[in-house]
Amino acid sequence: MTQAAGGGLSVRHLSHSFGPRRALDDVSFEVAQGAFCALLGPNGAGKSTLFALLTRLVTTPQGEIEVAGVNLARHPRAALAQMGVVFQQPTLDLDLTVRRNLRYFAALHGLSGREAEARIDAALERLDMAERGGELARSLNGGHRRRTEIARALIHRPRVLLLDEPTVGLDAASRANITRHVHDLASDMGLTVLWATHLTDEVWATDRLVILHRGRVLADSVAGRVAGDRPLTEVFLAMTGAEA
Ligand SMILES: Nc1ncnc2c1ncn2[C@@H]1O[C@H](COP(=O)(O)OP(=O)(O)OP(=O)(O)O)[C@@H](O)[C@H]1O
Repeated sequence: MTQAAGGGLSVRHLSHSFGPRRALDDVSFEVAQGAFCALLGPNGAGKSTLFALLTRLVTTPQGEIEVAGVNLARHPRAALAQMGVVFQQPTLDLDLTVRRNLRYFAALHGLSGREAEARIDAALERLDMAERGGELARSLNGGHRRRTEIARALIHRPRVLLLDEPTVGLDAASRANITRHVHDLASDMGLTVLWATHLTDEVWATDRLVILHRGRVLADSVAGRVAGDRPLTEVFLAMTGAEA
């Protein structure tokens, strides 16, 4: 039985090419339920391609994905229902309030009325955004906009949360804050998290760490173990040859 069966995520022998370019080459890893897994890779490593496959924006005949025990290719709707996604590009409607953005998303999932409001309250509360529900998304800073998107991704109660470089463009304080919030979601709610990044300072020593480079998995372990007695940044740069 795979780890995904218990609410985790399983990726097995996944490959994908864009024409002659191999973006992912036999990628396999598993994330246990409630674990925070950092998917670390330099630009062009294949992180966005992997996210596109996980969310079915792109499909491939090579390999298998299981979300909370549900096979994505065979049961796409059921698998996607278990998944919350925060894409790299912001997707809030800036002319709506925070709460209206969330309500709209709840409606897409067939939720309305009291049930929707209760879930929106809970999601905003979790992200320390309870006071901001009435504000226009446009008036929020980048960090609060991202937190709104994370709250939105929780409304349908997914078991697996995917975030594709969610801190791009944020200042250091907002980055640290969001990184901590999402770690808390894993440890407090048992949410399985896959967090794509190219920034080693967002990875905690206790995190699961998958290092992706040129479409291949170079390391798959606990971050502290991958780093050993050296700073993770040094180990990552040595592995990938990326510029600091
Ligand atoms: N639509 C596409 N058509 C052709 N090649 C693509 C396409 N999307 C990605 N690639 C190529 O696939 C490889 C992996 O790209 P991908 O965007 O998945 O990497 P990434 O790790 O997300 O990098 P970044 O952080 O820059 O987004 C790269 O060589 C990229 O040029």
